[in-house]
Amino acid sequence: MSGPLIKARGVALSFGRTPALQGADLAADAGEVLAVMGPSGSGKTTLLHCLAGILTPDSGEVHFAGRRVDTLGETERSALRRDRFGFVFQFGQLVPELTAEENVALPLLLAGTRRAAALKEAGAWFERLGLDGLERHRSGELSGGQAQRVALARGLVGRPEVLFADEPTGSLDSLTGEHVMDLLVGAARERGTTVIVVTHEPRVAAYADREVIVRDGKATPLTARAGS
Ligand SMILES: Nc1ncnc2c1ncn2[C@@H]1O[C@H](COP(=O)(O)OP(=O)(O)OP(=O)(O)O)[C@@H](O)[C@H]1O
Repeated sequence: MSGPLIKARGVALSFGRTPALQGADLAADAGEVLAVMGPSGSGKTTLLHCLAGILTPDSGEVHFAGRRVDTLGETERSALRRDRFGFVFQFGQLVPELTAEENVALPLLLAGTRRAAALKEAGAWFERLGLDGLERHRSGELSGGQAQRVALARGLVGRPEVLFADEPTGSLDSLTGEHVMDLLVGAARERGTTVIVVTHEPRVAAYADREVIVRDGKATPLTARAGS
């Protein structure tokens, strides 16, 4: 496929009288790691949600893999999110009643994978993310950094084409945050996963190939990093 894997064109969305996005453009190629930065309230999360088919813009277009996303119905958008996208949020948002392993397996179970196979696949992530021995722990028994690594495994276990990460290190101290970013970007690059990461932190953005700044509901691309 030529052209970007995912893009927003002139996307606008208001919450009541609050304009969150006012004609935002953004595009990411397959395998690209993109950091979305900008002041608080500028529209970063809203833009991420429009790209991921969580929110439908009032106007403008969202395309993924050559297909319009914003005109799809809720059933098709939810299938797209389940089958092709992965998500990591600021506060892991693990299901507290489930074990860490079951949390990671969740996207596979929702997609119809049998329980034993889903748990096996999930289990493989524990060693690679330094979570060995924590498989049966519940989220209340994990540190912030551990919970965020479990959330990262859950975001990647379904082999998504795009991983959306909203402040994935926002609840972590800077060293733990860098470790999580290392793992996130390393795993994504290995698989050619596109990553769109919303962050306030320049140290997190430094892992990206490119940065986009959102201001007043509009996105401005910065030039590619030297050497990328
Ligand atoms: N569900 C909502 N209902 C009403 N207003 C909202 C809602 N979500 C966002 N907004 C408003 O839309 C604007 C953009 O919010 P958004 O969360 O996208 O910004 P952000 O750049 O991600 O902010 P932050 O960095 O603080 O997370 C803000 O003015 C916010 O108050």
